[in-house]
Order: sequence, then C-alpha cells, then structure tokens
Amino acid sequence: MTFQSHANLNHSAKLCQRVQQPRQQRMRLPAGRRSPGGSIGSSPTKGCPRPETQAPRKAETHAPNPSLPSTLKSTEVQVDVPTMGWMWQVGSNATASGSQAASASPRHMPSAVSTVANLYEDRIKAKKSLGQNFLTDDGVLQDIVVAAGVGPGDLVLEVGPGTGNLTKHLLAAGAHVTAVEKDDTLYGRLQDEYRNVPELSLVHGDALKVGLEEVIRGMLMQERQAAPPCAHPPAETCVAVAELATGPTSAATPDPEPSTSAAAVTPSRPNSTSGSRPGKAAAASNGDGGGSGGGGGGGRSRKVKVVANLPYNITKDLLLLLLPLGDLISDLHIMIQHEAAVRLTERTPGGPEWRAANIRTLFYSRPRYRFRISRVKYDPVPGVDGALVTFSLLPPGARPAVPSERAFHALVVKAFSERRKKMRNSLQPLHSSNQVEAALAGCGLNVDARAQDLTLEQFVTLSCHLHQQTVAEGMGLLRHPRQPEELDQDMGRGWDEA
Ligand SMILES: C[S@@+](CC[C@H](N)C(=O)[O-])C[C@H]1O[C@@H](n2cnc3c(N)ncnc32)[C@H](O)[C@@H]1O
Repeated sequence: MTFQSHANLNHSAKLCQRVQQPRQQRMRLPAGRRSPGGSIGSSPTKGCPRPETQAPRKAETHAPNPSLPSTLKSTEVQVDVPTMGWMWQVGSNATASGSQAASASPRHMPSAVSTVANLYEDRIKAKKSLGQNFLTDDGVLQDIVVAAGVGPGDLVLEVGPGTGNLTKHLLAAGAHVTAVEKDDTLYGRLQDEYRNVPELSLVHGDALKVGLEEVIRGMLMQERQAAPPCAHPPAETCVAVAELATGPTSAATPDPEPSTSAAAVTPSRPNSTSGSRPGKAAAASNGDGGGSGGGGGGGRSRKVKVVANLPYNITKDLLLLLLPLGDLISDLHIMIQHEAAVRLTERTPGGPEWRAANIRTLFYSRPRYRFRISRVKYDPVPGVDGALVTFSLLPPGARPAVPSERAFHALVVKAFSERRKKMRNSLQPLHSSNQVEAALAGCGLNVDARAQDLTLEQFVTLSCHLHQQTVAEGMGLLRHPRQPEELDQDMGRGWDEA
C-alpha cells in the first residue's frame, strides 16, 4: 500500500505538475471540444512517471454502456457546495492562472456521465477483475449520500473511489473523505484531480490488505488533533480517544483478532495550514493516544462512516473486516448486488436463505435494505441490479455476550456447513451429538433442530450451554458424553500421530 500524501509528492511528480495541463480544466470542457491529444499518456506529460498509462488487456475489460454517448450533452450538474469552496474552483490551484480562476464557477461539478466518458476518451477501459462498474447517475449518487446521512465535517471512508463520482458528492456534502483505490490508473487520475483538495486523502492499495483498521484510526487521530473534542457528542457516534492508538480496552471483546496490518496510516494534506485539518499528523503511529494538543485521554471523538460502491467480489471479505469495528465505525453504507442485499438484510430464520452470514451480520450490526439501483445506472452495465444497504454497527458493549466471539462464529459456520443436517450431526466433530442434544434441550430447543431454524439469540444461548458443558467436563463435573468407543478412537488417533 502507498498512502497519497500530497505534501510528499516526489520531485518528478512535482515536475509533472508544472508541465501538465490541469485535469480540472480538461474535465470542464464539453466532450466535443476536447483535444485529441489530451489523454494522460500523451503530449505534454511525456517523460513523467505515471502509473499504468496504457489500456489494460482486452480480456479484462468490460464493454462500455452504449447509452453513454447520447447522454454526454449534459456535462455539468448543479450542486450546493459547502463553504469550503468547490475543488473545481481552478483558482485554488497554485498552478492555475488568475483568469482561469475568474472564469471557473465553484458551484459546478462535472457530471458523473462525463467523468466516465472522459475515461473512455483517454482509452482507459473498465476492468472486470476490479469490478469496475461505475455509477453514472448523479441523482442516485446524491440519494446515496443523503441516505448515508453524510453532513459537513463527517469523516467518511470510501472504498474504491474509481472515477471519483461518489467522492465528489461526499465532498460536496462537506465530508472529510479518505478513499482507498487499488487501480493504479484511476488512483493516478484521482491524485491529479484532487491534489489541491485537503478534504480528500487517497490511499493506494487493496482495501483488504492496507490495514483498514489502522487507516480509520489514523482518520480519527487526525480529526482529534485538528479540533477539540465535541462538547456533547452522541454516545453512539463517539469513540474514546485513548482507544484510538491502542485498540479497544473493553472486556466485551474477549478475543479480538490481532490486526495484520504493518503500520498505522496517518493522512497528511497539502495547503491545509489554515484549514480545519492539519497538514501532518503523526500521533497515530507514535502512539500519542491522548493527542499532544487535545486535552488528554478523557475526550471523545466521532466515529467514521463507510460509504462505498463496492466491487461485488470483495463485499464478503470487506464485511468480515469492517463489521467488528463498531468501536470505530458508526455505520456502513454500501452498494451490493440486489439479491445479496435482500439475503443479507433478512432478520428472521426459517427460510432457505437464512445463513451464517445473517447471524454474523446481526451479531455486529442492524442491517437495512435502503433502495434498489437499476443496472442501467452503471457503466458498463452489469448483469444484475444493485442496492444500497446500511449496516448500523453495534459498539462492542452492545453485542450479544458470548464466551468467545471466534468460537461463536466457528460454531455458526459449522452448523450451517451442512444445512440439511440436524445440528447434532452437523456440529461434529466440534461437539458430540450427545453434547449438542443436551445443550439444545438446555436451551428449550427441539433436539432435532437445524441451523436454519435458530435465531441469533438462540445461537448465543446454545453457544453458552456448549461452553458451560465443555468447562464442566474439563473440571470433571460431568460424565464425558462421548461413547467409550469414540474415546478409544481418539486415543488411538493420538497415538498414531505421535
Ligand atoms: C464498482 S467501482 C465503483 C467506482 C466509483 N466509486 C463509482 O461509484 O462509480 C469499484 C471500484 O473499486 C476499486 N477496487 C476494486 N477492488 C478493490 C480493492 N480490493 N481495494 C480497493 N479498491 C478496489 C475499482 O478499481 C473501482 O474503482
């Protein structure tokens, strides 16, 4: 992963900055007036190091939405821009001339459809392997931002900004956005477009590998350093600042899985000396949890929102990663396949769609299906409709109390692994059939129950009963429920392995 610190642009990149025509200006031109030599990889930029300027291999790319050219006439949309001033205000760019600034309207942003068209004009094709189906409807993008409740000063993590179309709407709502993009080319373009936008930090890398938890901690630490703690923060949207650098101290998460990321990431921004956020913030990596200027560990800071039009192939892994971060994230608002969204927001057991993922989702959050997004709103057009789903994350203390979260989820996954089997069979070899029957009976459940019959609460009770049994057996309080032959087999296995 590389983190885009605009202030840390290397020397050659700075040279590029001087010779390139600012992308902002090119994006404002109507499509018909664009210079054929205006692509990133051509003319004035020759010789400057840029990531991946050639088009990707054909097999990896989607066919563009054929309806796109006909909609290109509308190249701008009117957006209410908060007091920060809009990024397309060319005058804010030190390399832009005064006359350019005067002619640019800060209240306009390029339309989503024209941004995608610009990609194609620059011979950049959407990559299937990265799930690149770009939203091209500013109305939908605006609806997402409104549904996510994004407002001025909110901290938003966006995964897969791609064209920046959703990013623009988030920024227009006044959010401070940190966006993680894996694609080299799109990351490079965003880097160019937003280099003078202190409200956006870009992270280059795979969202599943960059260490998102540390990225989020960095966002919160930076926020903490920039401003004093809010006087009356709503409890559900706050996190104890002392926990930011060190992780949660609550005993409610008995077995937090260790973070795999290498280092905390702390955004730094250009030209932000007088802005609401600092240019540099190193405390996240030096462990200064209290914040040198922020008044000690008693203060509280806000939590982060996650808003993303996700590539469908990373939805599951990203949810596994983010759902347990209810101490840092208030809510996730993500676009996923419509059918998957319906399944994931199911709350009642019994149906064939009731899965381990439902139990896990409800354990960590309150999911809500928000609205369907027609496939024709994307380019290239995917084979399925999308949907916006909101997950309101539960802070660790509000989750169901289980002896071990890891053991609980292992139990649920095992129970659903053979859905047609009764749990006294599917849970073997984690637990013997006798153990499972005893535990089910102890919970007041049918001993023939299958996984799809149980609610989250019933799984929680079952896991507690099984845990108590295991502890009691360990202390010799219960007769071992396994049959003598099974024990003999275990013993034999042990000897063989030795
Ligand atoms: C569905 S597109 C969304 C683009 C844009 N946000 C929009 O709404 O039009 C998904 C984006 O995620 C990026 N992406 C794919 N896999 C990723 C990963 N593992 N980590 C970060 N970004 C990823 C793609 O390059 C692409 O830009």
